[in-house]
Amino acid sequence: MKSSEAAQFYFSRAADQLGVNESMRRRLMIPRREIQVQVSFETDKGEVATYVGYRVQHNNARGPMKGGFRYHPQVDLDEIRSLAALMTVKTAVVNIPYGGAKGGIAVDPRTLSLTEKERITRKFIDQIHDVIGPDIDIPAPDMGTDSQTMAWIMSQYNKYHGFNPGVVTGKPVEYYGIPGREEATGRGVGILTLKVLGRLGRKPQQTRVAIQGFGNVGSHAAKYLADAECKVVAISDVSGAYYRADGLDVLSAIRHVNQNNNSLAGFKEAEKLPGDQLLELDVDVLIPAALGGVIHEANVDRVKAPIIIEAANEPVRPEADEILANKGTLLLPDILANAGGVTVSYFEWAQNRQFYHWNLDRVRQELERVMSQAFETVWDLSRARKVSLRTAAFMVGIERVAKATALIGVA
Ligand SMILES: NC(=O)C1=CN([C@@H]2O[C@H](COP(=O)(O)OP(=O)(O)OC[C@H]3O[C@@H](n4cnc5c(N)ncnc54)[C@H](OP(=O)(O)O)[C@@H]3O)[C@@H](O)[C@H]2O)C=CC1
Ligand SMILES: O=C(O)CCC(=O)C(=O)O
Repeated sequence: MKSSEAAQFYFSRAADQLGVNESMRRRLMIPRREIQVQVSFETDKGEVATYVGYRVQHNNARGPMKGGFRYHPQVDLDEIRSLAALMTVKTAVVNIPYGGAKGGIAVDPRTLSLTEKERITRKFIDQIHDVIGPDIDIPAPDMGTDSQTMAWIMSQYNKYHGFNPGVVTGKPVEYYGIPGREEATGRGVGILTLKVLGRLGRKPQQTRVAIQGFGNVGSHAAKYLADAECKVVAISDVSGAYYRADGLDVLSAIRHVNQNNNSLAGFKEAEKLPGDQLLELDVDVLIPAALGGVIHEANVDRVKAPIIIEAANEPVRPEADEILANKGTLLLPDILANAGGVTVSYFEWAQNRQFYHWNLDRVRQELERVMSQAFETVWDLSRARKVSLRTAAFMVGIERVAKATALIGVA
């Protein structure tokens, strides 16, 4: 199953439960616009490098389209299409006034110097500035991009359209960003992990957690859960997995990464395991927080964790999702688990447009409120309708988007 077929599969399953008619299904599934552009820039050596950039604008029935930019060599139109559709449902699940979009460039950011990353980003915005905007489509960080990338996007967009901080979120706090956006996705993952543990009557102190990916999302989720006294026993990045049975010192791992070119390589306070083994550890909670599709038909039988929190987008293939459901694994889906990032993006955007300001405590409080409300709604529906949390989350999201779409009509 291709990436976009996976999103369609979950969508159809929820649409069946809701009784959505065929005509509405087509309106909700077919993206409004798909953009593919050539992105050429001058390298530090004075050569011309050329890459492909994408932006898929999936749906705007509930508001401007919203979603991150990903820089990764595996980016392609199919993946971006699927991630854009997920954004439409995600923003509806947490009930913020947005539609969904996603974009990216098929480039390995680790091969770019900082100045090359700036040039490729500005060239990308040159190509798409006329189809994004604070009322149209608002990018944000995703894999391989960060607050610095968002600052370049705002600056480049402003060259064409004048001062407009609301065109992009996830900006540096010193440049129209909001305190708490950087940690928001990982923090939201942490908040909901504790909620799941609470519902299952498990104590954080007796919970062993493994987290794949130690970038923005993985590291902040690890910190939040360690602060809540969970035992984070394994973390990983492309250099491999790092395991310590009695719990890792997460702050020490973060310090190591900060001082070591963003890599866990050489982290000595843990036993090193081959990267893939992390997914198969005998832990209570598994949090994939890196790439999509990492739990699939070939490895799902070896996944032992009874609870999976999808911090990454689409980390579980639909074939594996079915197998996990049959063996009773509790899976909190991406469109709910990692919605903390876009939620705080919404706070940032609203404040950019109205020139007011929340402090970190207020941002955290509002994030917790929005995430908790969405969690309760999805959890209760899942119990009431005897469907998985993924199907329940899709049902909540699709119902809201379908209502808005019906109200708009076809004028
Ligand atoms: N940033 C955000 O706000 C949001 C992100 N997400 C999703 O969360 C996931 C992670 O995003 P984010 O943290 O921003 O990305 P980052 O680029 O900050 O971090 C990605 C992390 O994954 C690691 N990684 C990459 N490939 C592998 C692999 N094969 N095995 C183990 N680790 C690997 C990277 O390692 P290395 O550094 O060594 O390359 C890095 O530690 C993505 O799926 C993204 O779509 C979802 C919602 C919002
Ligand atoms: O913060 C945002 O607007 C988007 C975050 C994102 O791309 C995601 O949730 O997958």
